[in-house]
Parts: sequence; C-alpha cells; structure tokens
Amino acid sequence: MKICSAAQIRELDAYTINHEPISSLELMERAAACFTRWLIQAYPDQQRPVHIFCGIGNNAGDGLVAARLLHHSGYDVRVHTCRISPNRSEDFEANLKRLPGHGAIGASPIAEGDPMPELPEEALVIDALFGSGLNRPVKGYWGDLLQHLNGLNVNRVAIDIPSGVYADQSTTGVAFHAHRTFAFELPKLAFLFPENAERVGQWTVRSIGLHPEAIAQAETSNYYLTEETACTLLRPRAKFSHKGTHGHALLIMGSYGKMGAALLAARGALRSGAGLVSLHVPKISYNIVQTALPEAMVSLDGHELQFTEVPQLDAYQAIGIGCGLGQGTLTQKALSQLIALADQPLVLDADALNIISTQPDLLKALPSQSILTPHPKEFERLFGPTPNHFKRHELQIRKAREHGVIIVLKGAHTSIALPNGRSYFNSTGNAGMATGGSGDVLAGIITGLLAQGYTPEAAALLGVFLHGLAGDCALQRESEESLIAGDIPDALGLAYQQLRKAGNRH
Ligand SMILES: NC(=O)C1=CN([C@@H]2O[C@H](COP(=O)(O)OP(=O)(O)OC[C@H]3O[C@@H](n4cnc5c(N)ncnc54)[C@H](O)[C@@H]3O)[C@@H](O)[C@H]2O)[C@@H](O)CC1
Ligand SMILES: [K+]
Repeated sequence: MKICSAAQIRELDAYTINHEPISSLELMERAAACFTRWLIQAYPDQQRPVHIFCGIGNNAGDGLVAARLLHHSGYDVRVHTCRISPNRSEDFEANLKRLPGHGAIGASPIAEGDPMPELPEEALVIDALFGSGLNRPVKGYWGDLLQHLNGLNVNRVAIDIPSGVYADQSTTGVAFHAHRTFAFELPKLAFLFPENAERVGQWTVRSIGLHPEAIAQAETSNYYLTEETACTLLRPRAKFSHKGTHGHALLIMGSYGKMGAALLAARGALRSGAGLVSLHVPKISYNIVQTALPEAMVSLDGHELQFTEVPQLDAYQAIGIGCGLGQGTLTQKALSQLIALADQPLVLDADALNIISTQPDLLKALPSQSILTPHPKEFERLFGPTPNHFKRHELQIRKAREHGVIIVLKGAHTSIALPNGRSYFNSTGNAGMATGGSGDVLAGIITGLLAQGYTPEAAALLGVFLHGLAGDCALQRESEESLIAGDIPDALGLAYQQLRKAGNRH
C-alpha cells in the first residue's frame, strides 16, 4: 500500500473528482459516510453525547456530514463550529446548510477568546478542526482549545488525521491527542513514527474509492507492507525437496555469557524453513548448543570464549552475524575478515553493527545487498543522530542507497529501506514483542529465508512481516506482558499458515 504526501493526496482527490467523475461534495459525502459507518461500529452506544469540533476546511466538512449521518442514526450530536477564519471551504458551507434545523443538532459557534467548552465526561469528541490541509503549526487560542480537549476525560477520535499533526513532516505546534484516528484511503507517514504515537492513537485506514489509476500513478518511495504484498513474496515448498534444497544458514553468534541470543536466532532460522542451520560458537558453548538445539549443527571456533576465526564459507548460502557476539579485539578482527571474504550478502545485527559503527570502513566493504538490522540506538551509532523520526527515515533511505545495503530499522512499525530508495513500513507485530531476544529471532528468520534462496529484498520484507505476524499469533496463547522472544519462533508455523491462506485469497 502506498504512503502519499499531503500534496499527493490532494492530487488523488482532484483526479478522482475529474475522472470518476464525482463532485467534490459527493466525494466528501462518501468519505464521511465511510467514517460514520466505522464510528458506529466502534462506538455503538447512542446514549453517549457526540461533540464534533469543526474548523473551516474540508476536514470540517467531513465533520458536518458525520454530524448529520450520526443524527439520522439516532445519536445525540452537537457541533462546535470554530471560527478560525472567515474563509470557509465551499463544501463546508454547503454541508452547514444541510444540517437538520430546528435544534435537532445543537450548534455552538466558538470564536477566539471564548471560554473553553465544557463537555460531559462520557462524551465522544470528534476532531474535524484541521485535516491534511494543515499549513502551519497550531498555536494561540486554537492550540489552547486542542490542549483543553486533550485534558478532558473523554474519548477522542480524529477524522483523517489529528488536528495539528502534519501528514508528512515532524509536528511542531500543538496537536489533538486522538485515542483513535480514522484515515481516508492511505495511511499517512506521520502515523508510523513513535513521535506521533500519543497524537494518532490506534489508527484505521479505509478506502473511500479514490481513483485506482491515480493511486497507481502516484510516485512515492514509501510503502506500507500489508498481508496483500507479503503473501506474494511467499514461495511454495516443493514436494520432492530435501534438506539440501532449502539452503544452509550459518549463524556466527554468541559469546561467553551471551549464548541465549545465538540460540534464539538459530530457532528463528530453523523455523523459517532453512534446510540446515549451523551455529558458529566459541568452544565453551559446544554443550549448550548441542543440548538446547538438537536440530542445529555446530561450527566450533578455536577460542574458548568468543568469535575469532572465520570458518570455511563455501557451504553456506546465507550468513548471519552479531547476536550476543561481543566486541572484543579478536572478534573485531574476525568480523573484518569475514566481511572481506564473504561473497554472499550478510545479515548483520547487534554487536556486528556496534563494531561497524566504530570502523566505518567496514560499512563500505560490505557485500552488496547485505541486510543490517539495527534498533534505534544501533542506528544512531551507525549513522548519527537526527532531530526527528522523519529526518531519521530520510537518513535511513539515503544510507541504504549510498551503501547498496538493506537497512531494517526495528520499531513498532519496522521500516525496511532498500538500495533502490524504496522503503516499507511493517504492519504486523505488537507491543509484547518489545522484549529481549525478539531482534535475535528476526536476524535468524531473515538469514534462514536468505539461505532458502529468497532475494535479500524478499528475505528482509518477508522476514520482518512474518516475525511480526508470529508475534501476533503468539498472542493467541500469551498476553503482551507474558510474551517472550522464544514464543516468536514457536508461532512461526501459524504465521506461515495464515500468510499462505491469504495468498490463496488474494
Ligand atoms: N474532495 C476532497 O478534497 C476531499 C477531502 N477530504 C477531507 O478534506 C481534508 C483536507 O481539506 P482541506 O484541504 O480543506 O484542509 P483542512 O480541512 O485541513 O483545512 C485547511 C484550512 O485551514 C487553514 N489552516 C491550516 N492550518 C492552519 C493553522 N495552523 N491555523 C489556522 N488555520 C489553518 C488553511 O488555511 C485552510 O483554510 C482531508 O483531511 C479530508 O478530511 C475528504 O472529504 C475526502 C475528499
Ligand atoms: K482532524
């Protein structure tokens, strides 16, 4: 699914109006009806008073349509029209006239300087002050109003985007804090970054029937990775295959005291479907690996405690390195040797990334299409600080291009930047996965997919998607609190099943 800028969304609206064709008033009706249907399902209690705060543009127009439709569905609705400026949009004016009269819908105009509105505690507040037309930070009285609404013990819902939040750049002014946001047609970039989590809340996106041709033509480098795309990446497993067909993954991971990370990664690789998985570990870990993971093979380092020797690499289709590796001097040397020797793309995580961040030349020497899987701190160590998540995302794309690598930046919506400048935000996963070892499992899954012959791009995208989906499937038995990293490989089977089913559907 594409992620478009606010300017592009305006173009999509205009194209739809001209080519469907449909009047902009009708399109507003369709969009707001879509919102209202969703709202009625989400908040079925008609006794709860609904307070809709409208600005002056088309977002406010949506608010007015929703007011009318909710009223007709039996809700007790009050509209607060905010006189932000006299320049109200045409469709806003038209819908103001369409509001049922005779006090059927209470209407309270608000002008700058008015006392802040008092609302009942159980109220449902709908924010239609500003939408994607926001062109400057919200300040002054209207900022105070948003802050007032944020401070009330009410349910807050935003139409299209919370007021004050920019769709495609970092928000600087005051913004509405929605518990839920309902967006039209496509997700906004702003929804995907932690800095907006409190503003956007739980978000939903639904099609309002914008013209498919316009969406297909829109040029963007940002995508939202959904089941529909992920299932097309999944390949069938041939009936007459054997373990040799599905590749041999090598994981160079673990050091004295940090073997858990290596084992979790290996379980990820095994459950991802790799034919064979070998763990290269220091001598002291031999018994641990053989006991804990009978399915894995062991490649022993000459050192007792840490990684110091690059094994023969020819036998392996994919190599993952870094989880629990440590950063000792000998390990640093061995990592540089590995980078120099490897022909195949590498999957680099944790300490491998930490070592690279102290030796930037290593980054330049990586085999092309290698996959780096930093968490935000590791990303910052590698590429430096950024003032906000939008800038960090731009940096991620730039670095992936510059070094010809894939950068998987882990987070609630893990983003995957490809060497061609595209980036994908993941749609699966949950807060239960924010727990130690979850990233090690991901490194293992991606290495396991690479070993099976998936392209680095497909391995990164599918790996991230399946990892999140497995975390979601694990919630069938666990809670977000109780979920631990080891549950993720155990639920990979359910994730594969679900994705295959989706593949048959789409
Ligand atoms: N036909 C269409 O174009 C459709 C538009 N839709 C809705 O329209 C919205 C976009 O509408 P608009 O482009 O009218 O934009 P808005 O509804 O966001 O309003 C923009 C107006 O607010 C003013 N403004 C912006 N930032 C301000 C600030 N910080 N302080 C004070 N005034 C400010 C602008 O000058 C402009 O007059 C979407 O978010 C969506 O809700 C939907 O109805 C779908 C169809
Ligand atoms: K809004």
